[in-house]
Amino acid sequence: MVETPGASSAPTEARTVVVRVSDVIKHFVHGKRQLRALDGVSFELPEGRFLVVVGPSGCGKTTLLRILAGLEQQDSGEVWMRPSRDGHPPFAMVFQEQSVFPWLTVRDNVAYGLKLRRVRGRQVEERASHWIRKVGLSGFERAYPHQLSGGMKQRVSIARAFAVDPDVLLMDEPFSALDEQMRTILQQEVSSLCEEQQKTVIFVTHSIDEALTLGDEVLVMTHRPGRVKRVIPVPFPRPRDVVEVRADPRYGELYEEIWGLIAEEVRRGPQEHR
Ligand SMILES: Nc1ncnc2c1ncn2[C@@H]1O[C@H](COP(=O)(O)OP(=O)(O)OP(=O)(O)O)[C@@H](O)[C@H]1O
Repeated sequence: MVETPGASSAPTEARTVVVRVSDVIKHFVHGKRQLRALDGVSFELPEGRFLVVVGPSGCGKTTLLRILAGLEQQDSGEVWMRPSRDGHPPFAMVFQEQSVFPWLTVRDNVAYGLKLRRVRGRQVEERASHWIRKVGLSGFERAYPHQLSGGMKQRVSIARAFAVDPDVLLMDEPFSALDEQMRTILQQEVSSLCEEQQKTVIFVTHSIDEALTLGDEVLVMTHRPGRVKRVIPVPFPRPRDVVEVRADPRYGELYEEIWGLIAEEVRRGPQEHR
């Protein structure tokens, strides 16, 4: 279970915690005003767990992910991630779109993170080729991003993230720019890869469908300033078929529950002081 003050009371499994977020507060300055974006966000994530974060637009989902990635600094509170064994950052990030380098080929994009981590020549080749194959891009090694479809570009980003073998994957709406067919295909692929590779994932999305399809837990945030409103366990077993789970009667019930929580926040609107 993700441990939060708003979480359900299901028993905690004895798994190693790999991410801990404690009472994180973050403000942004807008002109003369200070806007509180995050207001005391806390949770713990055990190894191998897939957490999906949803909430009203502007509630701080991306800010939370950027703080986890060290791209943004919180004003107070703590973020801890279990250090990796090799001393490199323990996470990799996949963004919404355009996160591949247009001047690099597919192969060089996938190899990029490996080179940053000083992986040696032959191993770079092997690992890049392995992940290019895994995401179905064999034959496109020498193609440039402008020669690829949106779905193929996201496959490159996914391969680049998996290639460095991070313990934690941070994913910020990675499929939101794709059409529904491609989104479903990539959801299935990412779900299977994360199951196979035992990754711990924090995944931000606007889509309740996507949250229920992929997550072990769905963390619903309040409207701004973002707090943890509720954490909802997703009961569907793994390995998971992302189309089959939608036919489960519990799917509709969970959808309604999450939608109700988000709608309540949208109706309430942003609240600076609560
Ligand atoms: N660099 C920044 N400078 C100023 N304000 C910012 C900055 N980044 C985010 N904000 C503000 O912080 C709040 C949270 O933004 P954030 O992008 O994290 O929300 P979000 O939940 O990811 O939104 P969406 O669902 O629309 O993508 C918003 O009100 C936004 O305007």
